[in-house]
Amino acid sequence: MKLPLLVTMGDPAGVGPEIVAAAFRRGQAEACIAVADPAVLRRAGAGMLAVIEGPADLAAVPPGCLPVIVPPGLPPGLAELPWGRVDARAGAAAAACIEHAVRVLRAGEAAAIVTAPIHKEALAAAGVPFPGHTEMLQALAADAGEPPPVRMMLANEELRVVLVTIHVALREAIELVSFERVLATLRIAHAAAAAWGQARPRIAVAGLNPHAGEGGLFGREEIEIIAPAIEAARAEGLDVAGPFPPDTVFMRARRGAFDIVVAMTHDHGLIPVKYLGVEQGVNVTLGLPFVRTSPDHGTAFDIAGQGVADPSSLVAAIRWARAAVAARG
Ligand SMILES: NC(=O)c1ccc[n+]([C@@H]2O[C@H](COP(=O)([O-])OP(=O)(O)OC[C@H]3O[C@@H](n4cnc5c(N)ncnc54)[C@H](O)[C@@H]3O)[C@@H](O)[C@H]2O)c1
Ligand SMILES: N[C@H](C(=O)O)[C@H](O)COP(=O)(O)O
Repeated sequence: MKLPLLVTMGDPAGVGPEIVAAAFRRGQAEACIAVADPAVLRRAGAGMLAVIEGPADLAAVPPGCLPVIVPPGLPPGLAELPWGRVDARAGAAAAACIEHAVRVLRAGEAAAIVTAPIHKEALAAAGVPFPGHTEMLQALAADAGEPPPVRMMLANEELRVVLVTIHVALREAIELVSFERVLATLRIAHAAAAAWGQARPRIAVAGLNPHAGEGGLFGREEIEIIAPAIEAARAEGLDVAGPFPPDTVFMRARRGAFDIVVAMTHDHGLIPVKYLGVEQGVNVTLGLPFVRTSPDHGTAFDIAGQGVADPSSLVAAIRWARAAVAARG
């Protein structure tokens, strides 16, 4: 039996519930189950819902109904929260959906998780000790042992970008750029490409400093940290080049010179991807023992509740998750 995908609703005050509802309404979320508060989905424009206990009940869901699993511990009154505002109850609800989805997935009842956007301030207000999905899923995947090394990738039709550091202040991110972290990122990026059929992807590494340090004139991280990590990856047989100036390497990748760009910080890597438009971008967590994808946009509080949010990136994330599950066999 083909296992379903679990789609978490995200922050109830953001566009997450409405893009989930829209994807189902348009028939673009086949064999998916929402993990959500039904009242939140109704307010977001969902049609008929079928609340089920778990994926085993999916076969009994009438055609045209959106199947929903309701996680335990949802705060009451979520559908009355104002749109577009940070609220601890919304953060707690978003976290409860993610935790429950992982529980169901790890019980072997689902194939992958697709997460609608959460608001990081709401998550923090709820006391959740993780900045975003990536860190939370990493912790949930740890079981009793060490958390697996994971990396964030954002991908669209033209670029695939993997990040060395993510949700920390820029000063801290610079401190976190180490030989080990860069090398681990290269190994994770290399291994991930098997999911889209590339056994030996051409990986470009963007530097940290302007012009990749300009031979040490504008910083020495390229010479002392990044180039040695590239050398070590090459010695392992990986096809890695760089460090290249961060302001031009994405243009070269987009023209086809590389399959993946590794970037040192969140904004070095994500600005080029998001500048191309949030419609087709997908956020993929690499290194997890399961498949997790997400749209490349956030909660869009400025338009939440207006019914104008574009579900395309969520649909692309669903498509990516299916392909990744199929590639894992
Ligand atoms: N996957 C995730 O959970 C995820 C991803 C990115 C950002 N975030 C979080 O979301 C919150 C808000 O982030 P932000 O304001 O920087 O970025 P955002 O992506 O929410 O919004 C940026 C702009 O893009 C527009 N936009 C976003 N999604 C859209 C859609 N589906 N259709 C039409 N327009 C859309 C918004 O209206 C806004 O003008 C932050 O807390 C951030 O950390 C979460
Ligand atoms: N850094 C991501 C982005 O800008 O698209 C976003 O914050 C989502 O992160 P998580 O997948 O860890 O929630």
